[in-house]
Amino acid sequence: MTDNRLTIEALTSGYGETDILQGVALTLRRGEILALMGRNGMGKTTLLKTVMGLIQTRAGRIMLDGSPVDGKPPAWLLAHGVGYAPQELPLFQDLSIRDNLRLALRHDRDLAKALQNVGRSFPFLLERLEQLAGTLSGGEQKMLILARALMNEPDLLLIDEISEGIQPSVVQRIATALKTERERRGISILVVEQNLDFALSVADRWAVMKLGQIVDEGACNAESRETVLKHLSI
Ligand SMILES: Nc1ncnc2c1ncn2[C@@H]1O[C@H](COP(=O)(O)OP(=O)(O)OP(=O)(O)O)[C@@H](O)[C@H]1O
Repeated sequence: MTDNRLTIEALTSGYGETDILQGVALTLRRGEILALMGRNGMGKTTLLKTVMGLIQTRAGRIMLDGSPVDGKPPAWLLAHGVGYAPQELPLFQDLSIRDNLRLALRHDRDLAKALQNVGRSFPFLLERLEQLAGTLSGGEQKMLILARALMNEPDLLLIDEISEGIQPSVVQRIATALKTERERRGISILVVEQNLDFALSVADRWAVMKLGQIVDEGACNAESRETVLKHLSI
């Protein structure tokens, strides 16, 4: 069996007549956290949406544990251990925290255990289960989005710019939650980020996307920040 939880080979996808992804190659090993960075509009969100089956693959392959999953619908991926925290706020603003979390589950009977799990990282959610999602602060909503993606205990988590617009202390809590999930369950995480410090603090490896292609990648170490910054500035 392959060590790669996710393998992306020569992937092309896009919108209408335009190919946004132009032959993306990327792997995510089991238990690894990979930070995918790049300037605005380079195709990072498009990549996550294509992996999630929300956008069709035009060429190339997406594999989970070595088996092709192109063409599988989002519900199939969610049922097979893939979690997704999208960039746009996907919460039901008029529903409570409890109901937003409950909607992530396939069976209500799993609710108590799942709440206990996400409560370990975000205890405030359990203390305020009846509060409407729309009345939470921006940072609290981001934590709810992440908690919702974790409800089914995915072993592959795709996260799109979770740190956008939130204060450093919340970013820190999210970083801790991700590292704890990885330590506890060996989960693989692909983090799309603009926040370089957050990304490099949680990830084992980084990759940079430019115009729909991965142009460079490496292990996170003392030189990563400078190397990635160079890519982001040109
Ligand atoms: N639904 C859509 N229809 C047409 N074009 C789209 C659509 N969604 C995104 N695009 C275009 O695809 C390109 C890549 O967008 P994408 O959101 O994947 O980039 P990104 O790297 O995630 O950017 P950001 O960091 O700003 O979120 C952009 O030029 C964008 O305008």
